[in-house]
Amino acid sequence: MTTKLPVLVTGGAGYIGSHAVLALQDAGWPVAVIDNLVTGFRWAVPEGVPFYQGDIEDGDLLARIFAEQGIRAVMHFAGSVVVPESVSDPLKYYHNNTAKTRALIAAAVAAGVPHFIFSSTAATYGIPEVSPVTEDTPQRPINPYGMSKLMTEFMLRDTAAAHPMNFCALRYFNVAGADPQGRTGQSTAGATHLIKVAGEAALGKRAGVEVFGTDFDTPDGTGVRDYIHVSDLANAHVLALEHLIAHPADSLTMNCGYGQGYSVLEVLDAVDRVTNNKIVRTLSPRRAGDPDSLISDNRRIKATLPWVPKFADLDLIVRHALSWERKLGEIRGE
Ligand SMILES: NC(=O)c1ccc[n+]([C@@H]2O[C@H](COP(=O)([O-])OP(=O)(O)OC[C@H]3O[C@@H](n4cnc5c(N)ncnc54)[C@H](O)[C@@H]3O)[C@@H](O)[C@H]2O)c1
Ligand SMILES: O=c1ccn([C@@H]2O[C@H](COP(=O)(O)OP(=O)(O)O[C@H]3O[C@H](CO)[C@@H](O)[C@H](O)[C@H]3O)[C@@H](O)[C@H]2O)c(=O)[nH]1
Repeated sequence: MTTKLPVLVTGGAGYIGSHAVLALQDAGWPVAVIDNLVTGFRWAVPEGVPFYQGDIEDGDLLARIFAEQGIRAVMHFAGSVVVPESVSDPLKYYHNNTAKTRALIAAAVAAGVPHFIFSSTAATYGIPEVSPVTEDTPQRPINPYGMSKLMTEFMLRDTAAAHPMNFCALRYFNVAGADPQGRTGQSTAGATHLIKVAGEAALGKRAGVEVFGTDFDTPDGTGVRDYIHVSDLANAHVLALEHLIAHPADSLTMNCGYGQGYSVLEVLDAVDRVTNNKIVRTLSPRRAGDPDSLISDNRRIKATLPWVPKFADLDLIVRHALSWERKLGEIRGE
């Protein structure tokens, strides 16, 4: 049995971070959160979890949290996540994702924190020439968001080589769904992710869904992605942490996806199936920079961790996303 060490979750009031907090708490790990609430919500952090409202570049605050909570691991979710915004405002991304993460890593090294888990992304691969994508596929990001994350992977690699810290970089594919118990979910207003947008359309919060591109090199011409349930992803973080603790000399970089792709039309069909209704689809031109298909090769994570996904089912992902969307309407009084 792994000794359960206190964990600091950055961005723990956000979508994926709040699921990681629940996964850690459910498994009995002591957990604390730092979040500046730029896109996160205070209510997304469960009662009883120490919450520090602040910025990951604030070294004094981090030193205090590390000492007060006896932190031995960092799970780092805080960051800016909107790809088109990273194209129009690249320096925001190099600041919030890269420079501030450098400050966070420096604070962790100064405090002797031995383990670090990082939210990386399939966006670091850019438009890969192979499918499915292995971790050794060349990383050629096509936008500043992906580059800001790749630079963090490099910082972690070099830091782990020079200091007593090991790390795990998890490259997420398309994260979707919500906590099956309805405790948290994707809550950002104006979100652009397909399943979130389709859920809003299904509940009448939007007029319909635009299908961005019908001439991709895929079976039905629409973009294919590998959708992973956020709770399976959160559990992968807990297992990765156990691995880092058990193997202090090892660092890891792993894709997080199911290795199964669905087209935009297949996703919309799933939403229609689950709601027994039809959302309005508008066929639109491609969005700039969208690859045809992005599917993970997940053999490494499956070989390294005892990770057995519980929610690898598109209809279930959609069902959980819709349940949360309804609850969010109640929370916001919509
Ligand atoms: N959602 C996806 O499909 C996806 C895919 C790949 C990778 N990721 C990565 O996962 C992580 C979490 O993404 P998310 O979808 O939960 O986004 P999110 O916006 O819901 O969560 C980010 C959280 O970080 C906080 N934050 C941002 N900058 C901060 C700072 N400087 N200091 C303190 N807190 C700060 C925000 O308030 C928010 O609560 C991000 O690093 C993102 O790049 C997400
Ligand atoms: O209203 C919409 C939204 C999306 N799409 C399409 O749906 C697919 C998925 O798009 P989206 O949900 O926006 O995700 P991605 O653009 O694939 O990017 C996500 O997944 C990446 C990893 O695969 C992460 O790096 C990014 O942060 C995350 O936004 C793509 O083919 C889009 O063109 C539509 O057709 N209509």
